Amino acid sequence: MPRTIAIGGRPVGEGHPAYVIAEIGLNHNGDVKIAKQLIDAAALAGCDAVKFQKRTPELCVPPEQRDILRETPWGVMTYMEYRYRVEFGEDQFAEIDRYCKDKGIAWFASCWDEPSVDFIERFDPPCYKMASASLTDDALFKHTVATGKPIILSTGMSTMEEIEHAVSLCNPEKLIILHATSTYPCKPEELNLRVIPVLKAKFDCPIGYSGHEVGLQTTLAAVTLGACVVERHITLDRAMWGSDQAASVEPSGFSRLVRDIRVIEAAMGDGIKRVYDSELPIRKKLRRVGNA
Ligand SMILES: C=C(OP(=O)(O)O)C(=O)O
Repeated sequence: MPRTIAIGGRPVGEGHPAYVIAEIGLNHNGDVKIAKQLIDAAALAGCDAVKFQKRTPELCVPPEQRDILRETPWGVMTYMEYRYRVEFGEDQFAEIDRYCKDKGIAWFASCWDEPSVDFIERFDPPCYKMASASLTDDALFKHTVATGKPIILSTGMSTMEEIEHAVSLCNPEKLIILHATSTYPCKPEELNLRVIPVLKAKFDCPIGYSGHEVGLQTTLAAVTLGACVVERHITLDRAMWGSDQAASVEPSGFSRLVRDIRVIEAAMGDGIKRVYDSELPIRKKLRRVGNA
């Protein structure tokens, strides 16, 4: 029996409803009011969790990119100034923590450096996400594993060997692996959803999907192929300013996504061929032979 992992008491794995994560990421554009609207939308859609990103800009922005000027909704600023502008601090995360608790929705973050893990750990999240970009960052991995929390590992832009190495650093009882392709938006031809069953056969842990495509059909296909976790970016409006907005899903789309995931889960059944009682009258009416 494949492993089940509890995230904040909610079992995740085969045989359980897919754990749906609305990735807020940086789509709040540094504004807690927008973050709260996104949390509202995720809760209304029936998502299990919202997710944020946390970085220490001076550790995550390479020196050669720091002074590059950038047009932003707040005027022209350096890339470093922009990174600080969109980064939530203690007060904002405390407000988000309270808000999510009120709404009854879990929250956690991908932490892109060690001090960010220590920062988020103060809020006692139910798990951590390791972004695809961090998959080869052994020091960050070990630091995150040391929290003892489950880890959701995304595998975009990674080779199977890199994934195997990252998995070797984890406690297998607390690991979920997400298939992903790291392009924004991702073309259907590069989603390679058949990797999901390959990961399921290879690793003894729940396998999920982190999608950056346009539309919902392919995410639903990922669930059909057995994804136990689904993560999509959420936005108030795909036309909003910000690099992830266009590859995100708006609130009405998120509601349809969760609704349709639940329909697919109900429809997948157990694979045992049977005649349903509800079929018997039709069988009696339509079969010429075999109705004795
Ligand atoms: C970028 C992230 O995730 P993914 O690699 O799944 O897109 C993230 O969680 O911060």
